[in-house]
Amino acid sequence: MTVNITLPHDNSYDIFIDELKDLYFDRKVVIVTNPTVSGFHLEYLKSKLKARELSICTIPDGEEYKNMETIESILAHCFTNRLDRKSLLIAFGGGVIGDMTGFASSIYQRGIDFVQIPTTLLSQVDASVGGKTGINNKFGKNLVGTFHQPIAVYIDPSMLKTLPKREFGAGVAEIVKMAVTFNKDFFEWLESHDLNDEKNIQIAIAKSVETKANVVSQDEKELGIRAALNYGHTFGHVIENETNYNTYLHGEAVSIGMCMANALAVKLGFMSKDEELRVNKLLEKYDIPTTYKIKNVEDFYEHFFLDKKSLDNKIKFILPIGIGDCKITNEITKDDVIEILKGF
Ligand SMILES: NC(=O)c1ccc[n+]([C@@H]2O[C@H](COP(=O)([O-])OP(=O)(O)OC[C@H]3O[C@@H](n4cnc5c(N)ncnc54)[C@H](O)[C@@H]3O)[C@@H](O)[C@H]2O)c1
Ligand SMILES: O=C(O)C(=O)C[C@@H](O)[C@H](O)[C@H](O)COP(=O)(O)O
Ligand SMILES: [Zn+2]
Repeated sequence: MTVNITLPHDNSYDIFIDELKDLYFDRKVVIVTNPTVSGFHLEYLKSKLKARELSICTIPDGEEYKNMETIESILAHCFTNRLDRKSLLIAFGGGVIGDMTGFASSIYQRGIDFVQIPTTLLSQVDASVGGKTGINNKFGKNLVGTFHQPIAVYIDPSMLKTLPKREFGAGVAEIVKMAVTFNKDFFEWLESHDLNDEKNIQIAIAKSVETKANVVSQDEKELGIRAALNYGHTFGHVIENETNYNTYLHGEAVSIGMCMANALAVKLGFMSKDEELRVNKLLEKYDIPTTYKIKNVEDFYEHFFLDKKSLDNKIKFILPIGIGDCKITNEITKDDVIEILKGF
C-alpha cells in the first residue's frame, strides 16, 4: 500500500507500506542506525540497498542520547565522508534515530535529503511521517528542531518481529491517539481486534499512517489541526522530562498523558465516564501504563509553559470530544487542571 503526503514547495512524498523492495540511490548515502537495530536488521537492509557510496553511522541507543552531542557526531561522520549537498541520509531505527537523522539532514550544509526506514511500531505509525525533527535538552522534550520532510518513507512491518513487547505497547499508544482524536470507527475496530495478529497490525499501521498523512497534508507546520496529534503529549512530555527520559518510553508517557487529558475532558463534560473507561481498557489490554504519581503538582503545571503549543502564556490542551473527535483549546483554567493532576 502507498500513502501520499501532499505538501507545498516540492515537499510531497510517498509512504510505502510493504516488504522492502530493492532501492538504488545514485549518490553518497549514510545509514544512521544504532547497535540494536543494526544487529537485527542491517544485513537485510544492505541486501536491498545499492548506492554510489555507502557508509554506516552508528550512534548509541536510547532517548537519553537524543541530544546535540549525538547530532555533532552524525555531522562529523558526514564531513569525514565528504558528503555533498546531493548526498542522502537514511534513518534506520525507531523514532529517536528518525528525529535525529532528520534534524542532522536539515542542517548539514543547510539541508540535504533524507529517507525514513522506521523499525519500531511507534515510528512506523507516527514518527517517520510528517517531518518533525529534533532533540531534547535540559529544558524539555524536542525543544530544538526543524520541520524537514523525508523524500520517502519505507515501512516494512516484518521488522517488528524482533521488537520487545513493551516497545510494541508504546506504539499501540500512538495508534490509540489517532483513533481517539480522529476516527471513532477505527477505535471500535481496535476494541474488537488483536494487534498481535500480523494482519491486524498491518491494517492498524496503514490506518494510522493515512490519518497522520491526511492531517499533515492540511497543516504541515502545526498552525491548526496538526496540534491534535499532540493529544496526551502536553502531559506526557513533562513525565518524560521529570523522569530523565529513562523510566517511561515515549508512547507510555503519552498513554498516561492521554488518560490525564481524558480525566480533564470528563470533568469539563466533553467526554463521558464510560468513554474514558473504554480508552483505559484498550490501553491496559496491551499493558500500557495509565497512571503516574506526580511529585509536585505546581512544578508539573509550570513545566507546561515550555510546550511548543503554548502561546502568549496560555497553555493549549487537546481534549477529546467523546471518541473520534477532539477540541484544541487554550481556555482551560489552572484550577481545573490542578484538580485533575491532584486526583491522579
Ligand atoms: N517526529 C515525530 O513526529 C515523532 C512522533 C512520535 C514520536 N517521536 C519521537 O520518537 C521517539 C520514540 O520512538 P520509538 O518509540 O521508536 O523509540 P526508540 O527509537 O528509542 O526505539 C525503541 C527501542 O527499540 C529498539 N528497536 C528499534 N527497532 C527495533 C526492532 N525492529 N527490533 C528490536 N528492537 C528495535 C531501539 O534500538 C530502541 O532500543 C521519541 O523520541 C519521540 O519523541 C517523534
Ligand atoms: O507529528 C506530530 O505533529 C506529533 O505531534 C506527533 C507526536 O507523536 C510526536 O511525539 C511529536 O514529536 C510531538 O510533538 P512536539 O512538537 O511536541 O515535538
Ligand atoms: Zn508522540
